[in-house]
Amino acid sequence: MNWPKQSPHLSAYFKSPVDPYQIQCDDPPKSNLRGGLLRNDRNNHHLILKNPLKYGPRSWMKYINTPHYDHSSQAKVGVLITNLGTPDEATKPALRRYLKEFLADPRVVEVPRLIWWMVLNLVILNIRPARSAKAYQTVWTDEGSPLMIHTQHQAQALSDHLKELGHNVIVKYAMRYGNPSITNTLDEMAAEGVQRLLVLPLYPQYCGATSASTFDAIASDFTQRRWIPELRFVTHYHDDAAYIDACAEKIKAHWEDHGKANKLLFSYHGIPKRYLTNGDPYHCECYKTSRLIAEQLNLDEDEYMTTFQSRFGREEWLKPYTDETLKSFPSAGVHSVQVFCPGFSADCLETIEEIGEENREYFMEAGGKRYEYITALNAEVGHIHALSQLIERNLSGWNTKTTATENAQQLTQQRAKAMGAAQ
Ligand SMILES: C=CC1=C(C)c2cc3[nH]c(cc4nc(cc5[nH]c(cc1n2)c(C)c5CCC(=O)O)C(CCC(=O)O)=C4C)c(C)c3C=C
Ligand SMILES: [Fe+2]
Ligand SMILES: [Fe+2]
Repeated sequence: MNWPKQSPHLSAYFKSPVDPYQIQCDDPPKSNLRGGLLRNDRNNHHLILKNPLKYGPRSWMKYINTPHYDHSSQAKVGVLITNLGTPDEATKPALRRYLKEFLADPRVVEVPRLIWWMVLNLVILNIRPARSAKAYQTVWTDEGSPLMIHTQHQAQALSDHLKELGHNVIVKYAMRYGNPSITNTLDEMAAEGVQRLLVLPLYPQYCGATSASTFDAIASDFTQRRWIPELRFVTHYHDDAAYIDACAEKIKAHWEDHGKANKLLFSYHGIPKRYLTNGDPYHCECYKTSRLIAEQLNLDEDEYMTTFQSRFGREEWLKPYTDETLKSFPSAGVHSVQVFCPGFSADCLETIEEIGEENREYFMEAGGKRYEYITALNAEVGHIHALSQLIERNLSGWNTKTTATENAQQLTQQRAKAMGAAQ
């Protein structure tokens, strides 16, 4: 029987007498490839699935198919930075949507599901959205939520800097809760041909509630995809030299403009103490970050302190608490304080309002004289350079510096060499 010459996939599929492996799957485009029973792109060795229902946001198909399958193209590398997420607007309904998604995550609130479902839906979501909306209104800008704006700027600055360094990568950002969602952003990256993905959650200190939760979201997204990209995931960078350096330089620059205070307070987002006793390394990583920054700044142990902010609910969270510490400072003779939040890679509600406003009031009302909040690293050059180094290290071996043409040339040379050796 004379079967038409087909792509290796199709010939294997239809049990063609043509040796399915006579054309190597990795081969560059060959002119003898012709359409089979399914459409097989004649030049580019594409397998194009024509049914648009099979690709797109969660259709009736179990797996999202790959829209564009091209052996000869270079595997594109994507860098996805993520942060926690923020409401779409500073309004009660938007806060309700955001908090519902965020607080339903079992990584965030580790309480038996049925009990928590009732507390969340019957109590918290009836009270908190209005209160939080008011707080968000105090930090909201014309362009939107500060966390969103800083994250957008970080992604753009990283994309520009990595390009300057000669890397051919697609940089995007996503939020763990709310928008732009991880799934939509991964859809965009897949559509742009990303086959190698580096995920960098912008949480320097590992915590199950943040870093692992982001991994869960990526893993859960992958359960829906036919062709998952090669994955690298940064779980933490709390002691990364460039990150420590960026924090220390930021504080030094503040000292140059304003001078030093009695005390430098490193305030981190808190978590329930139970998570620490159950083995979460977050607490230790926060302390290590503080120590390394302090060493870089030549600070003695009594010149700085580590505290935890943003408590939620009634159980004990990591101590010492930032607010209680600041209230106690003046009576202990500490009248001037500078607060820096190394765990927040971008300014957000928890830094601008809670540290910049609320805790300032506590300190001043308790008799404090001078209170300064040192802003987060945001999209500042030092931060972008530090993150770029971290990204570069994690991209190693992924060949981001060669173009598609250079890659095709390299491939041809390797084949010619291999054929020469075989003869
Ligand atoms: C309910 C428990 C919470 C845990 C555990 C928690 C851990 C945690 N969070 C961050 C970073 C951020 N949290 C932010 C806001 C925020 N956090 C919680 C609760 C928990 N966080 C709530 C309810 C909120 C919403 C604000 C409010 O209603 O009070 C933010 C700011 C987001 C923004 O839009 O600006 C960040 C960032 C970390 C790093 C962390 C554990 C280490
Ligand atoms: Fe939080
Ligand atoms: Fe510890």
